[in-house]
Amino acid sequence: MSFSPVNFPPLKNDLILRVSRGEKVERAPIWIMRQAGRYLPEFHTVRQHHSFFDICRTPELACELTLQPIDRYGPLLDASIIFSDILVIPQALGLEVIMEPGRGPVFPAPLVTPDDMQRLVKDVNVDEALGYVYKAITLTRHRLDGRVPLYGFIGAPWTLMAYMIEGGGAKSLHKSKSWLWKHTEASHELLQRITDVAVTFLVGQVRAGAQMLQVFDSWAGELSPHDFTTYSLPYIKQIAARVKEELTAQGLDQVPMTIFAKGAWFALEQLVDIGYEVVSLDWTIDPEYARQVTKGKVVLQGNMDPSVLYGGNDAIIETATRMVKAFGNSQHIGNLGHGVLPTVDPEALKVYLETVQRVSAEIRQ
Ligand SMILES: Cc1c2[nH]c(c1CCC(=O)O)Cc1[nH]c(c(CCC(=O)O)c1C)Cc1[nH]c(c(CCC(=O)O)c1C)Cc1[nH]c(c(C)c1CCC(=O)O)C2
Repeated sequence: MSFSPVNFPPLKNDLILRVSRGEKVERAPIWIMRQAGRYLPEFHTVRQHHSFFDICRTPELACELTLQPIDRYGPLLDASIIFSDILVIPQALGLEVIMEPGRGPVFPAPLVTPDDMQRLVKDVNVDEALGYVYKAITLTRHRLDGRVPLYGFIGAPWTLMAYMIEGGGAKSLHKSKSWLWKHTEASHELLQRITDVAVTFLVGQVRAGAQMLQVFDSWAGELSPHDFTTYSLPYIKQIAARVKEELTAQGLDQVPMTIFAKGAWFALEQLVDIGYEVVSLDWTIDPEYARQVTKGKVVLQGNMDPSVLYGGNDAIIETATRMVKAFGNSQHIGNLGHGVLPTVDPEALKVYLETVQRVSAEIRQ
């Protein structure tokens, strides 16, 4: 069955959109990074029969997995995020990526020297190469039936550059970082090429039905403050500005944009001024400190340590309560400080969701 990105069912829960616009709301909305994934038994049932990237490329399956946590947790989740991966952009740029069980993503032929950039597709037809994500988004908007809004997302240029050079997850990023100093010009060229694809892709996701956007700079904290300011910040700033311009140019409504620069606590003051409505925090940042630094200029998202979900219900309730109180009745979107881990008990996550919703409502009364 194919659907068009028109006549979407009316939204029944717009809490997260209201808080992102800066409105006062009755409680903190909550969603979880990696909420569709390996901690859910229903995910494994589907995954048994299909490779990871086949699922991403099959709108029916991507839609099914996106809906799994929404079906399971019902009103305890206030947003959905399309099932896909940040590494679809390197694939669109012509690099092969495979998902190896137990190892994660692997690039059989990563970029080694700047000469390897000749292997990248020159003028990527983004809408064609990644049209399968758009189809999954459109289908999911219909199947969600307005229960919650749907996020689209990308990986930030620095994080994707690092994956493309390291060839997958790595203990230290010395290969990709060495480019920054040895091949400075080529690094900027690569970051710009990723940025150009990212802008078109995000706008396409909105055209297809995405109602919010998140940029994952998962490896931001691997850079020194100086290098983050030089090699990440200008590009994530450019993405926010150009997406907004392009949405207007195409007659599309603006959508709230979130930046998650994991580990970049040192850049918090800069992150509030680069065009994102929401700044997502990892657990190493104290919410009260974040409120002081960001001065109410953005909505804050996060940020419990995902490992607390292994600590038993008492620890989850206590930690989540402390966190919600520390964010106060300011603009807050509940989430974890990073993705939910693959071996977490889905019931433990439920306790977290319940606690954030309950306590955030109590402190707003
Ligand atoms: C760095 C990163 C990746 N992918 C992503 C990031 C940014 C967030 C972060 O920092 O964690 C983003 C991502 N990956 C996935 C989603 C789907 C939507 C959601 O959040 O539920 C999202 C938003 C599914 C996935 N992406 C992946 C899986 C597991 C794949 C499998 O079944 O083998 C899922 C459900 C695989 C993946 N993809 C990636 C890694 C490192 C891995 C393997 C290790 C891991 O899972 O933590 C790259």
